[in-house]
Amino acid sequence: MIKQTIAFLGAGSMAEAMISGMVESGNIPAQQIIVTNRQNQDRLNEIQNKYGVRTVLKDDLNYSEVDQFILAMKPKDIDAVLEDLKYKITPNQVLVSVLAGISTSYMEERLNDKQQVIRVMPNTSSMLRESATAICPGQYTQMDNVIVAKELLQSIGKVFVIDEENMDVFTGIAGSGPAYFYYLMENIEETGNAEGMDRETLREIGAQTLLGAAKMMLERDESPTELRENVTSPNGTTAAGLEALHQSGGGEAISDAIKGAASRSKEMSKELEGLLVGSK
Ligand SMILES: NC(=O)C1=CN([C@@H]2O[C@H](COP(=O)(O)OP(=O)(O)OC[C@H]3O[C@@H](n4cnc5c(N)ncnc54)[C@H](O)[C@@H]3O)[C@@H](O)[C@H]2O)C=CC1
Ligand SMILES: O=C(O)[C@@H]1CCC=N1
Repeated sequence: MIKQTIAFLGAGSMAEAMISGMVESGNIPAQQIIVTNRQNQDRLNEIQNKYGVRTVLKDDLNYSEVDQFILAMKPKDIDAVLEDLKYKITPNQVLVSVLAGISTSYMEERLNDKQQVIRVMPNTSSMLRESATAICPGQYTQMDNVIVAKELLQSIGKVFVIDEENMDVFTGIAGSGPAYFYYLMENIEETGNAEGMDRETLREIGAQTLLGAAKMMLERDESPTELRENVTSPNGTTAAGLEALHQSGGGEAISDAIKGAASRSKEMSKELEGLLVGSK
């Protein structure tokens, strides 16, 4: 059971997905989770009623009782938040950021000397405790705090400790990834519906097909290539489907999506530093 007190700064969709998973896991008592935002009291009431966590507007937060702050606002708000936190926190406290594109050094440079920070990239499947989450600590972060953060994040799915240089591509794969699969599902639904099937059934069929494939990947010791080949009979339907996918640039499209998201992640902190034109 996690003994530290956690405060979310930001109560949007990512924060809610994490809060839901954490509370559901039972690994941390709901009363040890404090959720804040700047001014939307209705949103805080909603979160408190749903999950039984404590909520407070950020200006009323007792900063000294918090062990780990989870930064969950939009990247554009990071400078104001760090400037504010600098005067309110001590080196014993840890900042865990889920913000896309914001590096540990970006945060360290704007905080007090040797502040402990951790960069994390979860995804919205945290809601059901099925996130694929990356974690990379800053240079001053104590190992015992990394372990607690990891334990906390394990309550919302699988955790991968990775080098920071891979954080952008991880974001392109797993942080943004759920959206690619939802997009795929939207197109499955559209196509099946145009052929006369009803959308509700199609949604279930698409999801079950994706779930089955994901489970095969996780539970069988076979590569995606082997699994794909097992579906593909010579001159059969799958071969025809894959050929059409190939002709339409399917593989390239997936690769471009990941590269596009990763490159946007890289760009974001540069934008904030004013190194790119048309920033913020
Ligand atoms: N939505 C997603 O799938 C994922 C989002 N992220 C990251 O999570 C962060 C939040 O994303 P969303 O939840 O989608 O955004 P959102 O716009 O839904 O939520 C942002 C929240 O931050 C609050 N906020 C802004 N400034 C604040 C401050 N100074 N103190 C306290 N609260 C403050 C806002 O009131 C709002 O509640 C982003 O930085 C994003 O990069 C990371 C992984 C996945
Ligand atoms: O779209 C975004 O910027 C955020 C980060 C990863 C997923 N959503």
